[in-house]
Amino acid sequence: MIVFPNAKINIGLNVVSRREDGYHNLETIFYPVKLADALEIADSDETEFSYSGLHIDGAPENNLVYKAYSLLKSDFELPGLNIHLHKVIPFGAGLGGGSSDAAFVLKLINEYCSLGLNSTELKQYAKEIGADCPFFIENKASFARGIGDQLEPIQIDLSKFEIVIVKPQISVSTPDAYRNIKPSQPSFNLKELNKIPLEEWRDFVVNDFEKTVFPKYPEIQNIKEALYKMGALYAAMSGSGSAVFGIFRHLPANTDKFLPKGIFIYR
Ligand SMILES: C[C@](O)(CO)[C@H](O)COP(=O)(O)OP(=O)(O)OC[C@H]1O[C@@H](n2ccc(N)nc2=O)[C@H](O)[C@@H]1O
Ligand SMILES: Nc1ncnc2c1ncn2[C@@H]1O[C@H](COP(=O)(O)OP(=O)(O)OP(=O)(O)O)[C@@H](O)[C@H]1O
Repeated sequence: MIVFPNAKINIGLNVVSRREDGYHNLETIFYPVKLADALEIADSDETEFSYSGLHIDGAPENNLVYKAYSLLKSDFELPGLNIHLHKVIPFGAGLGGGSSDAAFVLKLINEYCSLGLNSTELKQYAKEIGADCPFFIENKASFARGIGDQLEPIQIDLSKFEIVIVKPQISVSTPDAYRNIKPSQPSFNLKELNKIPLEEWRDFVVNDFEKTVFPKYPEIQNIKEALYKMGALYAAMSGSGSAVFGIFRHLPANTDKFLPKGIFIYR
């Protein structure tokens, strides 16, 4: 059985307050995008994990795929499984790739091994893995608050537009990005996002991380500006960066003219 854990973008991100546990309350819109890894599960005498594609830093036992498996293993009798991850989504990017892999492992094992967990129960497991993880259980456009785990579906459909993701070589550490932020109340309520036309989002919607990440890495800001020059209706950094996305009605053919050489563009 094979599934394709997709990335997310954050359309707007307000860091609202710092919590006692060191985490931050935020408000954001999570939107699922096409860019995806591949995850395959098969029967095996012994449980085995294998990886291909982009090399993920850190020990295999720290891979979120393994963490998700271990969480279920501690509560259920699982048969031997062969789990393979092919990594495509860049990490340190604010695209939630690791969280998506973990959420898809939970869903995949639930189905493959008929564990009978419902979506609320799967989200509880997901929350133990990471703040971004619960979103990928239902994986549909959502307004999120809390640490990103309190989710409400929102009617936003960008299927008629082209979403382009640009990932510079820089990786931004999520804990560092949060450490540098001064939380504040948002001036625009993202829950109202679907009430304003896409062309006007740039006047209302902000990602608070841009304020601290752009001065440190001007290259990321340059990419956002390049996307607007290319005709994006809306462009912003996703999550804590370093990926930047642009939403286009029509993407120009000559994208190389606008962006630095050798940079990765995902469509
Ligand atoms: C930046 C975002 O991608 C926006 O969607 C997320 O808030 C990050 O979510 P994530 O990568 O799943 O985060 P986790 O793996 O749970 O946490 C990594 C670190 O980020 C910080 N963190 C994360 C989420 C949050 N709401 N407040 C935080 O302060 C904490 O220092 C935490 O130790
Ligand atoms: N399956 C995995 N895919 C990617 N990274 C993983 C995975 N498992 C563990 N990691 C670790 O998590 C770190 C960040 O991964 P992830 O892709 O979730 O972060 P990100 O791109 O910054 O997204 P976000 O901040 O939005 O969650 C990596 O540096 C890596 O060490």
